Amino acid sequence: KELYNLHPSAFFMPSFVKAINDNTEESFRNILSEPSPGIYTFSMLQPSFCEMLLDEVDNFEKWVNTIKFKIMRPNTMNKYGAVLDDFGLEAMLNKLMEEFISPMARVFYPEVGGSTLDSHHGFVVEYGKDKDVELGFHVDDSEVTLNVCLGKDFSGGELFFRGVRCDKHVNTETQTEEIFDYSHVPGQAVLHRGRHRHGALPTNSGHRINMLLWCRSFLQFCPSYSKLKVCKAITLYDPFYSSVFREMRKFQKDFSSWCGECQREKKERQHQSVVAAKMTFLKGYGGANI
Ligand SMILES: O=C(O)CCC(=O)C(=O)O
Ligand SMILES: [Fe+2]
Repeated sequence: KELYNLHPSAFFMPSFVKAINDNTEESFRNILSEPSPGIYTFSMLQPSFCEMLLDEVDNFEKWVNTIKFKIMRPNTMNKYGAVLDDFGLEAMLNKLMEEFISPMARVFYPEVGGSTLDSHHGFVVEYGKDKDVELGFHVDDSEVTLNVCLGKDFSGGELFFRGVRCDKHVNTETQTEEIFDYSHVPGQAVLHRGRHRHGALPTNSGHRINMLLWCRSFLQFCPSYSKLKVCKAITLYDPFYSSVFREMRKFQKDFSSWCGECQREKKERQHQSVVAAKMTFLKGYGGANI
């Protein structure tokens, strides 16, 4: 039962709790590494919390198997794992998002809705010989994703990142500087934009379980609505996959503040206009080599 109420000192590493309490960009940067732009890693969970959550997932799966209950799998790509919100952890995970992830998302991802996270999808994914082995290349149904390894012993299973993309550019090629592979370590968290393209390489041996919190922004651009009204409106037209934030994004054309390909196209346009200006200038001098 200790899992169902958030106890920061029992769940988290003291360094993480302190950074969040101090609540400054500097305090976050003190505990984070940014091994590739927009990907942050930090030591987050106490080993005893990881064990407790793994035990509870085990209990849940045994119970589901005993009563032959059909459960929703975490997403369209994972066949194994469970939705934590569905077995009573929704309130705890909401607090985790609001009090611990939002402060960082506000600082690091304001341009993708990081300052207005208001809902989540929390789940565990499981990999191993008799489970899912790998996870294909994808973007998440989230604005910001927290991915924490809970254990156990495993080899392989690296998380591979290949650049951030908007809807229009999601299938464009990867630039060399966007390639980054991360090896999971139990207790260690990875924070990234939902639009950061990624996947998981095969877990070669052992058993790997990760906890994921897809943090979403449903309400941005609708400050005059009450939360309840907007939630109802969203529920009526699409219960799971739509957000006001993402609907509004459809009317925008340039995402160069975060999409790698929009950035590349913008640079190319700027380069072309400099070249054109040079040509006009040179023509003025009759083509002289100046
Ligand atoms: O296995 C992992 O660490 C990645 C999981 C993931 O990207 C997801 O479930 O969206
Ligand atoms: Fe993912």
